Amino acid sequence: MSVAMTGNLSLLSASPGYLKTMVSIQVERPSIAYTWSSARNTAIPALSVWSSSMERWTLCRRPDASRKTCCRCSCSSDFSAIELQADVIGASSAELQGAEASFDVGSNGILVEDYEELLQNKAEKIREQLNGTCIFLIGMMGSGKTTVGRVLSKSLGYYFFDSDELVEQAAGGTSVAQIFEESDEEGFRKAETEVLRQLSALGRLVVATGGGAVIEPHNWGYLRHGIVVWLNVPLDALAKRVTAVGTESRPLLPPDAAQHQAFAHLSKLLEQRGAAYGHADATVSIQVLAEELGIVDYSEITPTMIALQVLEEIDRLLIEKECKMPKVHY
Ligand SMILES: Nc1ncnc2c1ncn2[C@@H]1O[C@H](COP(=O)(O)OP(=O)(O)O)[C@@H](O)[C@H]1O
Ligand SMILES: O=C(O)C1=C[C@@H](OP(=O)(O)O)[C@@H](O)[C@H](O)C1
Repeated sequence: MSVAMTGNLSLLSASPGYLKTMVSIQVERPSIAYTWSSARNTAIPALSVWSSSMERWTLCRRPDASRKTCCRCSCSSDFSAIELQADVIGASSAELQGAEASFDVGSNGILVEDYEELLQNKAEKIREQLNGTCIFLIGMMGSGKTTVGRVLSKSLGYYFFDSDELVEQAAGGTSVAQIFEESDEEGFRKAETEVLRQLSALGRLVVATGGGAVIEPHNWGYLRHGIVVWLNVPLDALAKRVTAVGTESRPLLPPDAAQHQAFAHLSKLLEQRGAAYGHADATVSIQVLAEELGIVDYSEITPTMIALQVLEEIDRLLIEKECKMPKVHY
């Protein structure tokens, strides 16, 4: 099923700009996507979109200063009327005249193209300000550092490196699991530190670090050459992912582990590492993102959506810490 509707928003008050529209949509899947654009190409300082589903108003997405925004909201039954309200703050009534909203209900409720477009727009917006500063992704094994890192690097025109892969290359093609066997964890950690040391001297990189890189205090000296972002994924989702591909390649988990076994091991590791992950410059929490987007099943949150969230967090950091950013030219 795919239904697309376009509705004109009516301007109800002038200052601050306040837009309200009502749309009744029949949805087979409980989700809708909402796109808003300003007719006059006006940069909107803040926009929040609210949805009502059976009297309950929820913020669909955090306010976004971009000209176009996209959000998802969910409703509780298969056939619902949803009221959408956009609060636009800081724009004059003249700027808001002719603003348009469109509502799309796709078969899976996600407008993949929209997230890709939003990712590209965000990457373009912050590329210059980033000035070649590297991005280091940290997080538990299976949190998507490699998968999200590739998407992120492509959007920014950065190089991508997976530190595990570089450790393997430095060991002449020996796998991480074999290195753990032959040189124990200490040998692996030394090689990992050396890889991070070398990467920290470069620019324009997105680096997927190994899940345990954060436990070596020394490594933070290298990570701090760039922006460190923690991909915080709930343990049950992690256990599901790592057991789906098999745990043989992950030496800190028992081989051929069942989901509940992987969960128990990951839970212990997180207890030891949680505080270290918390030292990141920014965090992208899949749980928070899911709540904001009204998504129940984490597997519906695509790497592109997560990469966009990473850039949004970095954008926030750049705005907050503009003066403190490393001024390195590459
Ligand atoms: N957003 C996502 N949704 C569902 N599966 C994902 C997502 N991101 C990664 N995965 C899957 O989880 C597994 C681990 O991802 P990976 O990127 O290798 O994590 P890491 O580098 O943090 O260990 C892979 O099989 C990958 O396909
Ligand atoms: O959590 C850890 O200590 C490890 C995570 C792995 O990397 P990924 O996080 O990329 O799976 C790899 O470095 C090694 O198996 C140790």
